[in-house]
Amino acid sequence: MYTERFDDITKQKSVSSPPATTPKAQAEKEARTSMPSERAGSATASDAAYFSVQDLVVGYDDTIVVDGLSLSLQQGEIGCFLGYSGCGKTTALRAIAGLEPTRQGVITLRNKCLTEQKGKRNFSLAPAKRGMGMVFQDYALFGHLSVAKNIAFGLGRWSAADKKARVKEMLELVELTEHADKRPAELSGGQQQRVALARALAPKPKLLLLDEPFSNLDVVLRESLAMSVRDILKRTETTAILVTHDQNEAFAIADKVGVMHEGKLVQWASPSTLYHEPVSAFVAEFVGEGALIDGVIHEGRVATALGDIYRRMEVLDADNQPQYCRYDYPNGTRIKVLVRPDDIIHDDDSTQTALVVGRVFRGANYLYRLQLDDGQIVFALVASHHNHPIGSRIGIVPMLEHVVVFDEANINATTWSEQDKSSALAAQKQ
Ligand SMILES: Nc1ncnc2c1ncn2[C@@H]1O[C@H](COP(=O)(O)OP(=O)(O)OP(=O)(O)O)[C@@H](O)[C@H]1O
Repeated sequence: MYTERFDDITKQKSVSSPPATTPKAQAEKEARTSMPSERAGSATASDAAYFSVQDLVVGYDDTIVVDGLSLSLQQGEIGCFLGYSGCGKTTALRAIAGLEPTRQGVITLRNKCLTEQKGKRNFSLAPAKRGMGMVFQDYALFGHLSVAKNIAFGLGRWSAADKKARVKEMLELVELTEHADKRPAELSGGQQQRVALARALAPKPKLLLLDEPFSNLDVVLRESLAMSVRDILKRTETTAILVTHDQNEAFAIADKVGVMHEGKLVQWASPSTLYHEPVSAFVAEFVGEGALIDGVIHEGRVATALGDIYRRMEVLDADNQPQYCRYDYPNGTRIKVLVRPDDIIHDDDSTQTALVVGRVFRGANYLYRLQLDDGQIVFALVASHHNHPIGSRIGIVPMLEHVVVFDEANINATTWSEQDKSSALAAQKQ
């Protein structure tokens, strides 16, 4: 496992600074220096969380389906469970709602304990008393009721005047005022989804749960609807958890995304942190595009087909230049390096080239599939006015200063981190 040797910092800087690069790549590099704080953003649980789940275990018969799930959300944050089919996302959501019995764990919402199965404590609050709202995959609207009456459904104890005002407010929020008297069947899928959202939000739930709310909609519509749902949740300061297997949807809507794999929450972090600082090779491959290429440790840096990778620290020196330290693995350790498409810059002036073996048109960009001289594949996003056919060679400049490397034996990630920053600052002060 990795441990940093901070006493090496000054010495390392002088012996292992990366070589100079092309002017174009240098400009890219400067533009990227604004990224560190976001990349290193922490997404760990907070003591003062509005909503928290600790060590939740849920199973059916002999099978554990949710295994030790822990997470937290601040008030108004939107969380999301993302993962392949069958990994336990819906079961986790239903357990939070109180619809599935739990075998272990503690769930709290606004400092109130909803579930506690810990030692001899065995307590579970009934679903209806949890103050949660739910939007289901099929919306579960009442077909015989109008849109307005569907929205009013959960407001049983409200006075008639309050109910009327709240329904009006919700109709405006989801932009369906003119459809108030229609039946759900007279609406489009996206409009029905907004009715379901308005109905769930009307009673002002403490936590809103959404189970694959966009799965019945056209793929093209999903991302824009996810953004508009995010906007509605943010305007109403609603804390919410969503389940999806679509990462574009997760990234469009959520503040925190939890990647689930075989019942475990592998990483719970902001979309940006998941993309740039995946904790394992599984998350790296699951989230976003990119390739894991081979590397081997040599004197604290990683030798790869793209060149040597120097471990960059999060602080700049007094001259605003980056500082470097060692990857602290023994010489010869085999490493996997995550190379994202934005880590490879296309530059016709570069002497380093790669063979175009595939490409996908993305409007503003092409995603190029490039073969390196040793046969390994990487990807690059290149502005679409650079039209390089398959079979041609293009100049590339690898910008590998922010990459994550994985120790092949442990498949754990080593990145540049907050720890580097604080220790380097301390070293600077000395
Ligand atoms: N009521 C049940 N009884 C027994 N097993 C169940 C039950 N519900 C779900 N499972 C199993 O639990 C596992 C997790 O199911 P779950 O629905 O939570 O997954 P998911 O990640 O939401 O999948 P999907 O994206 O396909 O909805 C699956 O293997 C599933 O077959």
